[in-house]
Amino acid sequence: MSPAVPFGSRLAAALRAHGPLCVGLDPAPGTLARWGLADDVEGLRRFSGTVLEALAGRTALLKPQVAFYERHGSAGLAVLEQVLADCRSAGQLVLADAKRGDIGSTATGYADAWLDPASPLAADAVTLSPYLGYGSLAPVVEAAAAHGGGVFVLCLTSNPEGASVQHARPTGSSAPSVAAAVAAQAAADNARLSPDGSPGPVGLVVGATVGEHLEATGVDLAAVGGHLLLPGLGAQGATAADVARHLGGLGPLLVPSASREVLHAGPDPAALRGAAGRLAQDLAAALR
Ligand SMILES: O=C(O)c1cc(=O)[nH]c(=O)n1[C@@H]1O[C@H](COP(=O)(O)O)[C@@H](O)[C@H]1O
Repeated sequence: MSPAVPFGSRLAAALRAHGPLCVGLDPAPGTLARWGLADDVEGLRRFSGTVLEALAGRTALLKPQVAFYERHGSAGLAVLEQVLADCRSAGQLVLADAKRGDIGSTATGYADAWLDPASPLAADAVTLSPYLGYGSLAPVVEAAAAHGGGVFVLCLTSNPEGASVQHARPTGSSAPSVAAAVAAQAAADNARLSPDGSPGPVGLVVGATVGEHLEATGVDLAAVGGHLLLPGLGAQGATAADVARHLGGLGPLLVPSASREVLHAGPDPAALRGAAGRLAQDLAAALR
């Protein structure tokens, strides 16, 4: 599909075609060791090639974790550039999990790096942290909209430490939680950038693990008007049933995400493909 088609529509089509699953490429030292690979650039290259052989063109979204490429320096980032280019050639949507965020002028640099189609690191979408203020992300949001790309902004993360910031209510108990304020600003951007009501370029990250805490934060996920990336399946304890129980009403906008849960089936490409396919089917059945 042409990149002129907005990211939200491209992701919606990919979710319909392949099922509701994002698979993370997380070449952590432990996963490389399980696959019998060295924790070096050649290990990184073989890991990435195997995951793409198994899943590219068959998965709604792939999400390389930038940290595990960056830790190998410029040679690791060169492998990431190849992953992103291979995804583009395979027509595979790819989300760079870089969790960027900085003052506006620097945010423009991140927008150029991750979302300008001319960049060697161009991806379809990038993860962002809003904790310098949601408004500081504006250059990246605008670049996403201009290039037919997307962003996923951290809202309620899957790690237990996240609650101390994200659940906080800045000026007394009647003020919205920090996470609710982030979600409301994302909703306003999507309403502006996607006035026809199709999923906008601003998605949110909501841990599949948040469960019953969601209600207490006052986050209105139904109003966001963009996709919701739900990491935390499998290794962090969340199940397809948890996603259905707490978030099921948001059906087509949900993008549950797993890394180790799928990767630990490797390195055989057929086994990886089987694990991802079963998880996508379980999620589709739970969300039906
Ligand atoms: O943005 C993310 O993807 C993310 C947000 C979050 O709240 N929690 C979270 O685990 N992640 C990422 O999702 C992946 C989770 O990996 P697994 O626990 O192996 O599925 C890692 O790359 C995390 O950085």
